[in-house]
Amino acid sequence: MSHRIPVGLVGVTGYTGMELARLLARHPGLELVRATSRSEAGKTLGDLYPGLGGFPIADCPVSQPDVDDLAEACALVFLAVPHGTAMDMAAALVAKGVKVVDLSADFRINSAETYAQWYGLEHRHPELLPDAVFGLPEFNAKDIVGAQLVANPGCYPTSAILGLAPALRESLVLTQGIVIDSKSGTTGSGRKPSVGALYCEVADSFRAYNLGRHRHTPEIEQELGRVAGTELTVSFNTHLLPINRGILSTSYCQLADGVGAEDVRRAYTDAYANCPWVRVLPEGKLPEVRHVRGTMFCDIGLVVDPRTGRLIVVSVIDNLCRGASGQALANANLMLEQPLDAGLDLAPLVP
Ligand SMILES: NC(=O)C1=CN([C@@H]2O[C@H](COP(=O)(O)OP(=O)(O)OC[C@H]3O[C@@H](n4cnc5c(N)ncnc54)[C@H](OP(=O)(O)O)[C@@H]3O)[C@@H](O)[C@H]2O)C=CC1
Ligand SMILES: CC(=O)N[C@@H](CCC(=O)OP(=O)(O)O)C(=O)O
Repeated sequence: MSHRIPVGLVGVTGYTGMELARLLARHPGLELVRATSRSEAGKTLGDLYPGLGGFPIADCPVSQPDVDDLAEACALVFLAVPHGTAMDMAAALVAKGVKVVDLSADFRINSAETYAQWYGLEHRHPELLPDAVFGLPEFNAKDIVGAQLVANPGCYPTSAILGLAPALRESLVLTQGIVIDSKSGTTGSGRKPSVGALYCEVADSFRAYNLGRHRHTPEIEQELGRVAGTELTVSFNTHLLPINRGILSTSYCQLADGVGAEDVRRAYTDAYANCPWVRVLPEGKLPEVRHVRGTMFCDIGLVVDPRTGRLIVVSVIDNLCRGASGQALANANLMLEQPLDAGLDLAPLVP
């Protein structure tokens, strides 16, 4: 009998599900005992992912999603399914006493009205929203430890919040006029087929999308507003990169009177002094997505532009690892009293 804690994963055929299977394959304290897919049930993980051949996880059967079965077998379940789908499963699992890390957006927004406005969906379990914890370990670790339901942050919000929080917390920048200009690799749009994600639509090109109306906007405003201690609005704009993984966000904000480059650098190095996954780069260095690929790192470059009085922050993450599955695993580690970095001590794959 295994001494490891049994966990389940709903949505193992999606990109974030695949990434979680990769990370769980090497986890010393958690064992994947249920992996679900409606389309591939009856196979094993080894059938789906030949790259897992030889790892014990390859023998894990793929089953139909069944909340009763998951609750009986698992101490914690990861929901790697589309928003709107996760909320009912999360509610049923929570009611049965199971811990849940939801990778979708269903429990990230505190207000059911705001969720309905941006997602075009009525929230069917608003009663769970007050107790759902926003799962950004650098800021919320204490609450995550005791949570039964963690809302895993969005990929773009992870890069934007880590990139801007120290400046806003110390009031080094104004809360008006913030612009967050983000670019994501194509795995960010998920594995379900769509014309816009076809190779010939993405390769050798670069395009903007959802300008001024991206659904991650309220999540970023909520969390940055909490840090700043006041409501704020941001211009959050997104672009699709012809790469598999990675997000690079360039954020622009107006410096408060009298704030200089040394103040900014000190705020960032102090804020992340005990956060080994956030690397504030030395002056003059700017981050690249390939330096964080397949890892939990968020690399941050800082530029103070005296001519315009702006702070420019460049933050990069891997959308699938830090922006989704790796962060979900970090949250599960906290909820299940595992070392925070268990299964996540990863170095990037370069080139
Ligand atoms: N891709 C990314 O970079 C990020 C994604 N996320 C979020 O994580 C979640 C998963 O994303 P991603 O992996 O990209 O999505 P995919 O579209 O790649 O995969 C979705 C998965 O969910 C399963 N699924 C779909 N509908 C249902 C349903 N009704 N009941 C049970 N299972 C279902 C699918 O399997 P099957 O159809 O076989 O059941 C599939 O395994 C989403 O909420 C997404 O927004 C968050 C951060 C980053
Ligand atoms: C490139 C791309 O299409 N990215 C997705 C965001 C990634 C995602 O899955 O969103 P959540 O983190 O909210 O789940 C988008 O823009 O909608």
